Amino acid sequence: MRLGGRLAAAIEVLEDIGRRHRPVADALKDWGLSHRFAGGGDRAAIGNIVYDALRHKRSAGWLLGEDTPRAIGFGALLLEWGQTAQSLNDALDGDKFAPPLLTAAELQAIAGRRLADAPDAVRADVPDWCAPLFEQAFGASWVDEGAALATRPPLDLRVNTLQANRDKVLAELSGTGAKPAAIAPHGIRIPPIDGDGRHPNVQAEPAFQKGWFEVQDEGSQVAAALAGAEAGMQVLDFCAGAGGKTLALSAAMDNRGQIFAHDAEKARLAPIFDRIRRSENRNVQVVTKPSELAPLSNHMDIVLVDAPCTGSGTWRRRPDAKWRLTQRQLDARKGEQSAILDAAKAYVKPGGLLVYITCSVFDEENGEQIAAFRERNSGFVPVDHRQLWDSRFPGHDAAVRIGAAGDISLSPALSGTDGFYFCAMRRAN
Ligand SMILES: C[S@@+](CC[C@H](N)C(=O)[O-])C[C@H]1O[C@@H](n2cnc3c(N)ncnc32)[C@H](O)[C@@H]1O
Repeated sequence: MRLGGRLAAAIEVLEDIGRRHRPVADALKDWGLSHRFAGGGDRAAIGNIVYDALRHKRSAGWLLGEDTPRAIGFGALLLEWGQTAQSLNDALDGDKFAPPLLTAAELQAIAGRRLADAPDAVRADVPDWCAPLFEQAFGASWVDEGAALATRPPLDLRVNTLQANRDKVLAELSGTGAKPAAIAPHGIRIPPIDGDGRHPNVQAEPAFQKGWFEVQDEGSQVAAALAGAEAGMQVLDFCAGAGGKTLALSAAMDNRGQIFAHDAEKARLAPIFDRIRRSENRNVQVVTKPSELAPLSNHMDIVLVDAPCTGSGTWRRRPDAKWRLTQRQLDARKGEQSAILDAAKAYVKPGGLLVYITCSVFDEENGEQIAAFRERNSGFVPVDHRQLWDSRFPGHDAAVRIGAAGDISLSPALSGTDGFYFCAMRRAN
């Protein structure tokens, strides 16, 4: 397929997503099933246009003066693919599978608009109702942070130190563009792809099958490392999900001590069993029944709450979620977060740590949530996060925001990671 056919297909998928409110991955998969002639390269390129259009929905639409699937499809190619209106029309001209060429009105809109003149929320590529939340979180740099959340993400890996080291994995992945990550000591980064490229399928690598590494955003690796799990500790991962943090904690503990991996949803935990086997984590016990948590009360050195959240810090990877999110959902997540914190605190031993993590950038889910918890629980006091950061990641001050009240935030523009929030509170005796 040439660019025109790929763009037409991407517009079709974007229409499907809009019409049927479908997750982007499902819409792309369906398109692939009903167009079996399309090769892997075509599918990757179509997926890239769709994801770029969703990441840049507002800015791409603004360039063409409307936010139709056609406008954001063309706009994505202008913003992310280095195309100009002229080069696009030249590439599409005479291609019978291409969408109609840019019209005179569209060409005029593109020629007359500069993104720098667009309203702030358009440049930040966020819904209007989220703009105040971004401003609250980032102050003067909120537009830059929003825009950074609209860029293509890198592919980050965490080396499993139980089985390998970074040099060994980098050698296995030579030729993929893999490099040591900037902050996480066991992290590897494959930079964002350009144009119609695609990231290597690292999960097909023998090194992955042997458990030498996991796919994990660098921000998630940093948050897990900040929790400070050490060999011999008793740790409860209260919202373990598929186990991303559990596995990182287990490696940090060198398989010694015990991690209890719990989640309210059994189905979410399901992938953890395979991952534990592959990574040779031997100190993880999966706890599905809440009643099995009772003996852990007051006994845990660390209780990790990787809370359900809006996921606003991960919009680079899940851009459709950005446009689906509602105030009502944000309020629902906030209610869950405070209930989970109140339930999880019971397992922390005196002197132990309650660690709260989200992959959201919204203060309402982060600092405000912790402030409200502390109002209800004066016996939990944030540790010195400046000291914690310096001890774990010396020399990386510029990559983090450390709040006055005691917490740590990572974000794409500042840290080059997904957005993450971290707060560790020590339980008084
Ligand atoms: C951010 S995800 C966890 C991601 C996981 N820790 C990782 O690193 O891959 C949040 C998880 O919280 C779980 N959850 C939601 N409500 C819960 C509750 N009341 N108790 C325990 N887990 C809950 C969800 O099922 C979801 O898997």
